[in-house]
Amino acid sequence: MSGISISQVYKTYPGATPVQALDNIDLEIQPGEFVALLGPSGCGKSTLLNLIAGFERSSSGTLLVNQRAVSRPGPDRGVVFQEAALFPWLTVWENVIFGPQVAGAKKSEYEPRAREMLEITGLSGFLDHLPVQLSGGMRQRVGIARVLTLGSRVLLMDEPFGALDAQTRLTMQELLLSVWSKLRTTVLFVTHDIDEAILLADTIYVMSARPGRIQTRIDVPIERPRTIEDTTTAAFNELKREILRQIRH
Ligand SMILES: Nc1ncnc2c1ncn2[C@@H]1O[C@H](COP(=O)(O)OP(=O)(O)OP(=O)(O)O)[C@@H](O)[C@H]1O
Repeated sequence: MSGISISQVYKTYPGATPVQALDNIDLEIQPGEFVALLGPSGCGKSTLLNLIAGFERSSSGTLLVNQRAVSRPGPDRGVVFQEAALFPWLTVWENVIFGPQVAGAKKSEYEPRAREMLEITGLSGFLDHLPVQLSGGMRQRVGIARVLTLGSRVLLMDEPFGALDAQTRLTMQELLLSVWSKLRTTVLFVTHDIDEAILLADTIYVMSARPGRIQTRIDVPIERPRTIEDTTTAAFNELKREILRQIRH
C-alpha cells in the first residue's frame, strides 16, 4: 500500500523574480486515505501535487511515496487534471488501454483491468465512442478509468471536476466516492471548493496564501458511505462554517 510522506519541503521557482511557492510543507498521508488540499488560488496546491507526481523537483526537503523518494513521474502515481487529455482519434477503449499497451504490458493483464475500470466508471456502453462524442463529465470518467487501468495505488487529482457544470460535478463526486470505496487507493485531491472537500475527504489540509504553508488539518467525521444528501446536514454545515472561519483567519 502506498502512503505519501512529505517533510520540510520548500519550492521556489527560479527566474528574474523567484517565486516561493511552498514554505516548509510537512504532510503524512496514510495508504488508502482520501486527502483534500484546500486553499486560495496561487497558494501552491498544484505545485505540491506536481512535486508528488514527479513533474517538478522540490528546492529542498524529502518527498516519499510508498517509502521511495520521488524523482520522476511513474505508474505508481496516476494524475487526473481538469481536462482529460484524451487522444481525439482513439476510441474510449483505445484511450484507456493506450498506456499499458505502449508500455508493453501483457494484454491478458491490462484488458480485464481496463474492462473492470470502465465498468465501475459507468462507461461500458461507450467503448467505441470517440472523445468528441462524449460530454465533459464522460471525458473525465475516461481520464479516471485510464489512470485506474495503469493500476496506480496513488491518485493525484488537480481540480478534476473544476470545468464541469454543477449537476455533472455532483454526479462525478458520487462516482468518485463509489470508485474509491471499491479500490481504496490513496487520493490527494486539490480543490477550491469546501463542499467538495468535505464530501469526499477523510482529511482536509487547508493551505494559506503564498508562500503556501499547511495552515490546518481537519478530520472529516462524516460517516461513509456518503452521498450528496450529506451536504445538507447540520454536521456538514457546522464543519463548513468551521473551515470558512479557518480560511478567513
Ligand atoms: N512553473 C512556474 N514558474 C514560476 N512560477 C510558478 C510556476 N508554477 C506556479 N508558479 C507560481 O507559484 C505559485 C503557486 O502556484 P500553484 O499553481 O501551485 O497554486 P495553486 O494553489 O494550485 O493555484 P490555483 O488554485 O489558482 O490553481 C503561484 O504564485 C504561481 O504563479
